[in-house]
Amino acid sequence: MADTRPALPPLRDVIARHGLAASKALGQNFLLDEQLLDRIAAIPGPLRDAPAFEVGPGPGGLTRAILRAGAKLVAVERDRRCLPALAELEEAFPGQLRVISGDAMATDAHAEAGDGAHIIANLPYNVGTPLLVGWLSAQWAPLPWWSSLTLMFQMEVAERIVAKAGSDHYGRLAVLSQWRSDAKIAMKVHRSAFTPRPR
Ligand SMILES: C[S@@+](CC[C@H](N)C(=O)[O-])C[C@H]1O[C@@H](n2cnc3c(N)ncnc32)[C@H](O)[C@@H]1O
Repeated sequence: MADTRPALPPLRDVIARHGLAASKALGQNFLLDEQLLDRIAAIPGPLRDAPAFEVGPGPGGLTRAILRAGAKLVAVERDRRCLPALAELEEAFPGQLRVISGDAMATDAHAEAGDGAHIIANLPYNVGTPLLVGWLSAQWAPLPWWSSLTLMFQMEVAERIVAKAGSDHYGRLAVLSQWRSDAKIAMKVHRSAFTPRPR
């Protein structure tokens, strides 16, 4: 069957054209390998016409993969420099993407993305844990309003989320995550996949 998905420029070109030099303060480590991004977007299962919510689309790598999977996506990005690149994706996937310019910490994901949304994000390291705690707690809406959480963290945070009782990493985050969800490490991504490469 012919591939009817829009042809998009390589992410490296998007970053260069829009001057998106990574900001450490905003926790920016971009993923550029489209095959890897498609594998991440496949983790929640079929997304065709499903509501989805992404934090920190940045230049739009994971965003493209979620859109290619057919989701109806709301994405919130704090870095205004990324907005023109994301506007190009809004055009390439008509009616599928709505970008919110703002802080995910102050965004009501339930109100924006709706019941049953799949939350998918390569999270900025500085707000990843508080965002997870918010989605797992009854902070925004009766639980669980979301269908799934597919979230990329640094390995040490992922280990704290899935830690078993009695292990060194076991604590509040493990208790909350495992109470509210069936928490698993779905995939490990080597630091060499990120631009810039994190320490
Ligand atoms: C680790 S990068 C991921 C970028 C892109 N999704 C990817 O996978 O290549 C984190 C993104 O979150 C954005 N960000 C940081 N803090 C944020 C916040 N409080 N609210 C929304 N976006 C934020 C950054 O600007 C950056 O684009």
